[in-house]
Amino acid sequence: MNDIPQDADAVLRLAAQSMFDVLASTAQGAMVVNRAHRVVWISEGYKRFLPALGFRDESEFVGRRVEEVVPNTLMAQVIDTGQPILVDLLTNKAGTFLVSRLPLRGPGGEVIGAMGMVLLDHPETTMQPLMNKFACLQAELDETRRQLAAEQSRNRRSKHRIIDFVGASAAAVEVKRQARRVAQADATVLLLGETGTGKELLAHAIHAASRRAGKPLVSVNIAAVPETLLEAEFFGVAPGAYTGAERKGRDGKFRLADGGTLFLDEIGDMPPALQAKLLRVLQEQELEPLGSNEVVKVDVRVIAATSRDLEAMVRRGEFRADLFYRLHVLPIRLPSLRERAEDIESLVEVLLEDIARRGGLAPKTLSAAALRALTARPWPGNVRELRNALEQAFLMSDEAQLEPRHFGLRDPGLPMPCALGAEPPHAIAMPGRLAGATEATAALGWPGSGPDLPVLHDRTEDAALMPASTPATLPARKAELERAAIAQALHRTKGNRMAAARLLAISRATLYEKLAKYPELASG
Ligand SMILES: Nc1ncnc2c1ncn2[C@@H]1O[C@H](COP(=O)(O)OP(=O)(O)OP(=O)(O)O)[C@@H](O)[C@H]1O
Repeated sequence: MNDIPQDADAVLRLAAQSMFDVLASTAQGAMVVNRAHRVVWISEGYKRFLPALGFRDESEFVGRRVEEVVPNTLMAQVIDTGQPILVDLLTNKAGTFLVSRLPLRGPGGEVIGAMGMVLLDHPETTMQPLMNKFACLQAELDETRRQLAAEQSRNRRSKHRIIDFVGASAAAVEVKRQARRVAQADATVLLLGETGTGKELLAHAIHAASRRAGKPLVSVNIAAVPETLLEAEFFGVAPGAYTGAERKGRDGKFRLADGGTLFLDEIGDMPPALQAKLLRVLQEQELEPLGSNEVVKVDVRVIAATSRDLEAMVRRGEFRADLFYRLHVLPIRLPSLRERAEDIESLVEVLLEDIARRGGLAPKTLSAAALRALTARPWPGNVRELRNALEQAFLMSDEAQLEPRHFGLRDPGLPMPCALGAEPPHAIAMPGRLAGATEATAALGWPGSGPDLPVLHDRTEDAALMPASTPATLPARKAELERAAIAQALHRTKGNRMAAARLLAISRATLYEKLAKYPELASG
């Protein structure tokens, strides 16, 4: 009784020493590792685990880095963080063990190494309920991981082949010829073309026709990822670089695409700081995950795409010239739908079939008048806009044949209604169309609304978005029309600017520029 010290610090020290002695003597085995993660000592008891770990004797084991000789150990983590792991289950080729890991500190409190103890070497017999629970959780985790991996590999398969690029016009045939040619090479491909011209479709098709077809195709839409997350998204995060969800680290898209193809959509939206890093990966085929100073080799073919004028961006200093030339090795320009209006008929046929199949609906056809009306449109949103228009018309009509009125259009083969003494074009009943758009676009000889906004059904929504009095001058009218189209796109996408930009067939950067002109919309 008298031997127990009176002051609290001394009591604690005594308790720690006793606990250490008890643990060390009752443990099945113990080891000490220094700050450089090297094993410096093992207890007599520990020696019996050596054969199961693949070592004949102590001399082969002591002196080696602990992570090399004990698979799945967390001793290095304890040394690096200074935090103990009092109780843990360690499973490796030698079996499952109940273990404890404590940091060892020097006189100044600095971590000088760690002690690891095997408390129980057959916990499955002595701690059955806990082990059963652990085994169940482990099995569930393994199954979830398996499902996730299967899902990811399904998603990473190519969705399209070159024959899926519909079109027999000279321009479409040339695109397919170039796609087949670049599929045989391994250099970077740059797909250039307006929004909705099929750049993503073609990227999938090129991958599917290349020698990398059996490997993953991984896509990143640069405009859709917040700038602060892009670097981690591309290059990954090293374990321990962050706390929380990223603690274990994660692979970046380059790593996930290893052996396969990385599709970089909207490359023109790449922030300048990342452009330099991307250039390095393209040149060296190696990268450094965030928070790591190790270089990782990757074998990735890049297909980049943009609807922006990259050359003009280079001239304005917004895009690095060296990266541009690196990407521009095998450029393919995708024609707009205006340049290949003769393909509209075959596109309509394929798209209508696809819409019916996906929706489990009865097939519909297009009347000759509707085809004439669709062919006369400029389609600034290209094939995507055409598909949207067909989908809306499909759902709007009960008839098996789609007519111009289902698209809010008139047959361009007919004389203008005003010539027949009927109402002027802007007053033609076009159910659910944007009133101002109809008027302005009719004035321009284009009987449609804004890109990707072919049919609008909510008249109250439209009315709310249009001004009470229409401005008189053409610039003022154009500005009002633009403002209304943006307001409507934001309304429909519930304020999602990326989606709104797509709907409007403009880049995200252009949408931001325009929002600066209409601050009342930006704050909405
Ligand atoms: N030639 C084509 N044949 C068949 N479908 C096409 C063709 N071109 C585009 N599409 C279809 O049009 C839609 C838009 O195509 P895609 O996403 O490939 O365009 P994009 O050029 O990548 O657009 P964005 O620049 O906006 O990302 C998709 O549904 C795609 O399947």
